[in-house]
Amino acid sequence: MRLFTPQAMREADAKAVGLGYPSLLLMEAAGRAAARAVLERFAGRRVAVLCGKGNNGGDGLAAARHLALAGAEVRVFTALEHAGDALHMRQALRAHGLEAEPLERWQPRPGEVVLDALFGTGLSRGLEGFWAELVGRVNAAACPVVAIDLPSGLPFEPHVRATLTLALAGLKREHLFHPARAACGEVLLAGIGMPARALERPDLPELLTPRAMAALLPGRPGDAHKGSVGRVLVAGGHAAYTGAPVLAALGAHRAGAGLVTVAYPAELRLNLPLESVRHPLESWSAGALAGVRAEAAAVGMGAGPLAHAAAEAVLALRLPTVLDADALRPELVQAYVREGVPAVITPHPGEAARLLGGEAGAVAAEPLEAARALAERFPKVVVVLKGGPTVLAWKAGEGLEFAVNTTGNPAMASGGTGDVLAGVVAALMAAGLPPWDAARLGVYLHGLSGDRRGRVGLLAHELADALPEARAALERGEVRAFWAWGSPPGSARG
Ligand SMILES: NC(=O)C1=CN([C@@H]2O[C@H](COP(=O)(O)OP(=O)(O)OC[C@H]3O[C@@H](n4cnc5c(N)ncnc54)[C@H](OP(=O)(O)O)[C@@H]3O)[C@@H](O)[C@H]2O)[C@@H](O)CC1
Ligand SMILES: Nc1ncnc2c1ncn2[C@@H]1O[C@H](COP(=O)(O)OP(=O)(O)O)[C@@H](O)[C@H]1O
Ligand SMILES: [K+]
Repeated sequence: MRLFTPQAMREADAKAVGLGYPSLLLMEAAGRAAARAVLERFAGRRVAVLCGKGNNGGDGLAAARHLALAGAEVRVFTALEHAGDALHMRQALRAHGLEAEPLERWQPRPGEVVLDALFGTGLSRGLEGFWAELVGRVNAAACPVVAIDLPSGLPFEPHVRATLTLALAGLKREHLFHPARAACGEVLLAGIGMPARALERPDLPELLTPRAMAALLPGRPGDAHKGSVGRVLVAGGHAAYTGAPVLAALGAHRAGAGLVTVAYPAELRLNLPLESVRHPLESWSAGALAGVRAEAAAVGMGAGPLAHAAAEAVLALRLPTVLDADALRPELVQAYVREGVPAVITPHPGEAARLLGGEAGAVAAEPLEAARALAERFPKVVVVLKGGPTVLAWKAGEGLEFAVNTTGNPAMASGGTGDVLAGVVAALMAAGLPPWDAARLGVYLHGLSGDRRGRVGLLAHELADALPEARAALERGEVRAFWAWGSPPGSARG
């Protein structure tokens, strides 16, 4: 499943028509789905449908007919200059005896639900004049708003602030990335019967779905032993940050590592899990890690000024490695590129800005672009740009792989959750997953744990402790994507 832009969705629409699929069928399905969403969520409420002049308005006109057929009390307000499919929908509405009023006449009524069908993916510029004023009135009305496809006005200001947005045919960037995401409210996806071929776009970012991620889970054979399911080396810690390597170790244990060895400066007192193997060392000199048995490593957590030496000592082991926190320095990542040792980097926007030589705010505003820039700067290194949502990128050869995570929530914005992630990804690499798979699955599981425990006040170690249950739920096919609607868990949509 891919993450679309409005432009890419318009192309898919055109491709479906090119394949001979009648566009009127798509609009009819969109209208029916919107009516169903309103009826399910706001049963018994009166509805005002606000229809614009393009196809989004046509969806609204179709929805109004289905709402009326289902017995809802509907008022329809519409722009007048329809053509093509939208005009057919207006005629169909009239054939059922429903007359639309001009948009200018709409006044909110208490308790009424507003169905926003003003603008969708066709917006070429920000709304002004009458349209901007109308959006302002929608937002000021004390009514729940269901937006068809996109809250009208996005991605520009002003825009409708919706209670629920019904994404048509596929999710678009606005449905996931802030600040637009906040205007969408709850997001549900309606399939609308678009031919799968029309949606094939390997150039667009992959959306991490429960089904695709469950397929990556490493198996645990009956004859597994602690040396066969992945051993992890965690390397980090210095005086001020004794918790970070502990949380990474916990993440690795909870993600299924058979053994976790933690290497740290000997003068530190680490409150490690009883199950971790301690490897205190006098210095991060060459050879300090000799004898450590591991299939993957995570380095940098809490390492402070010692990160350089720690990362170089780990690099000498030539293990697939997660570089996190203080190890996220351009020269260290370059050393992995130069040596051809598989690496995953897990920067938050501040660390990404340090790697790119830019500003954290600019990274956070354009995470897809920032992840792309990092992947191009560090070829073959898997980039995990953390945030809400986390973006992954990887330049394997000529092409660029891109993925966007769909789990996680703001409760995870608390110290130490990133350290847990580093341990999780390392454990999955130690279990044999290639770095790109380990990073995608690790990020997904980490966010899923956060969603299952996701209350403000969540502590990083609690997030780690929730990992086994999250994993088991994913394995049992019980996890639904946030946009899944009326489909059983594990079905194609979820
Ligand atoms: N995905 C799919 O496959 C399917 C998509 N479908 C639906 O189609 C929707 C896209 O429809 P769409 O292309 O007709 O665009 P839409 O958003 O209705 O607006 C276009 C109108 O707005 C106008 N306009 C633009 N900017 C403006 C501004 N600033 N201020 C004022 N006006 C402005 C523009 O006029 P123009 O710029 O040309 O002057 C034009 O008249 C999509 O979101 C989904 O709901 C389904 O029906 C079926 C399958
Ligand atoms: N608003 C949010 N939505 C989803 N995930 C979030 C959000 N804020 C933070 N996270 C997740 O929490 C983790 C925070 O990591 P990081 O910033 O490195 O914290 P720390 O350095 O304290 O461990 C990342 O995995 C990030 O994706
Ligand atoms: K809309």
